[in-house]
Amino acid sequence: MNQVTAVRKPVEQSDLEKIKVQAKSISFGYQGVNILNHIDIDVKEGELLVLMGPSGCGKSTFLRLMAGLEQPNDGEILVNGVSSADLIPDCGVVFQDYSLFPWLSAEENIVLALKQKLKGKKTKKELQLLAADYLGLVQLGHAVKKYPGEMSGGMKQRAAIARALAFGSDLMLMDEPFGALDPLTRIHLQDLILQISQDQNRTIVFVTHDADEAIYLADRIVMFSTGSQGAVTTSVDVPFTKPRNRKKLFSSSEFTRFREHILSIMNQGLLDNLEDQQFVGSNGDKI
Ligand SMILES: Nc1ncnc2c1ncn2[C@@H]1O[C@H](COP(=O)(O)OP(=O)(O)OP(=O)(O)O)[C@@H](O)[C@H]1O
Repeated sequence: MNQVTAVRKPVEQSDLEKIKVQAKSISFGYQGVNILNHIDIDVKEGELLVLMGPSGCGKSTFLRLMAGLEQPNDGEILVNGVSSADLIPDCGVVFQDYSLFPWLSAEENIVLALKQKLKGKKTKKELQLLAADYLGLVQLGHAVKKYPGEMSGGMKQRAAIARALAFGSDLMLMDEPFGALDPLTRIHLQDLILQISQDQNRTIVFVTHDADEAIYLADRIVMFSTGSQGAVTTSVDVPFTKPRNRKKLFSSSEFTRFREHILSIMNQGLLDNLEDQQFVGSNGDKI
């Protein structure tokens, strides 16, 4: 067992009952325009929660609020029972565009994150060993000295995941992390996320537009839809036990039915929204 897996305990059933993040009646808007309207979402410890919804409905905004980068206009977000207004939550973040420092090697990118987190408690050599350990965990042990410009999209995203693992405590926020990757790389990285979620006590909130990806990864899916006063949400438990076998799952009739169920909820939200828009005149008044 390497150092990284050794410091993490496996997810136990009792862990799933603890609440990691509690978003209580969150409302938020930019320049007076409501984006989120009294959103309540709890994320359990060790849960893999997927957020879905049409473009622009506020999924990324919600992640920014969870990360403490924005504060809600109303309501509060508690991470480990502490308000994000009082303490910036300790979390790792992965975006679609990798966001690695291009002038640093994979190892140096991770060392930088570890330095910020451990604040001088380790020597340079110890940090490098730990960084190599995290890179090994995402199957990048052979590429520790490579710079982002020398890596494929999939490799860069693996390095970004390693950095989030190194930097965050046990909460990972992932905003469409595989959106720019080819289908095969995407499949490998989905399996990596499931492995990380299963082997370590990480709570993951993952945004995607892809229903198959959502169902394959999630314990629960929260769908955002745009209402007249801002986004509202619907939460659906994914009824398939883990670990999941991709081939068996995707070829089962239960999967097809569940996928249709998810898409019908999404489409209903879109139709409701279109209907609302039909009754708004060109001057913005309801007609
Ligand atoms: N910094 C900002 N200033 C003003 N408006 C913003 C800002 N960031 C986002 N918005 C607006 O807030 C709304 C929600 O954006 P957000 O990025 O959260 O949506 P999303 O659901 O994540 O979309 P996508 O799926 O396309 O990433 C959009 O209308 C967007 O234009």
